[in-house]
Amino acid sequence: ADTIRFASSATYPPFESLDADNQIVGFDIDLAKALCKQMQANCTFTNQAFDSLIAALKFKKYDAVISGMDITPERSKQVSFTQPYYANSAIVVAQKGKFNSLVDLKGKKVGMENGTTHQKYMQDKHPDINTVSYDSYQNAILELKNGRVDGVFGDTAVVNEWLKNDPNLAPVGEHITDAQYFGAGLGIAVRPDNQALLAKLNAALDAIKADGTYKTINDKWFPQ
Ligand SMILES: NC(=[NH2+])NCCC[C@H](N)C(=O)O
Repeated sequence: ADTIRFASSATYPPFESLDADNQIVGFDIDLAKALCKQMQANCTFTNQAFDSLIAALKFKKYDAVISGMDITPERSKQVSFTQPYYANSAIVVAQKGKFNSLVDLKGKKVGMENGTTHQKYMQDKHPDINTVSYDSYQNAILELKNGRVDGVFGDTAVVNEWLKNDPNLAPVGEHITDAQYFGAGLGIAVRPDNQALLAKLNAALDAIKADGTYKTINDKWFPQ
């Protein structure tokens, strides 16, 4: 059987994180495993910093990236994405009661992981907010708790996880779905010259959506 080497930045529960035994777990990982089963392929998973995932893919260190990655026009110049496997949106989180909307964050510091659509969106659309980039979302959240940044900007499903774990945090303003940055959904990235793998992944996604496997995985990680 083929071996497909997946890379992921395991800093982003419920999409991917390291468990107590240092194993990569999460929605993306269960999804990739189901796709591999469907394709009758062996899969490996490696944890790597988010901002170097695309470069490592291009360098052929891995065959595919699954990492809560938004399908964007800019990234699509470098990689080929599968059909979307999750509909995404983004939101800012801050200490409860401090800010009502993004307007209130003018001149304040908002943290995020380097290389993300959140970083790009803030810099492009809200240049009056100071973006502070971290090597991981875990560190961004720590700095919010320490009071060294005023907010953190991330994907809604991940922000919901932080909110669950810390009653002192609250969302700021509306969900952001700007298609240029977040609205196209999450995709699995492969090298553009690997159309064979892309076709297999898309067919496997169709199959696991049709047979209920996708729903089972979705309900496990995103309980209603
Ligand atoms: N595994 C991670 N740390 N993922 C961060 C993803 C953030 C955002 N959805 C993006 O595509 O840029």
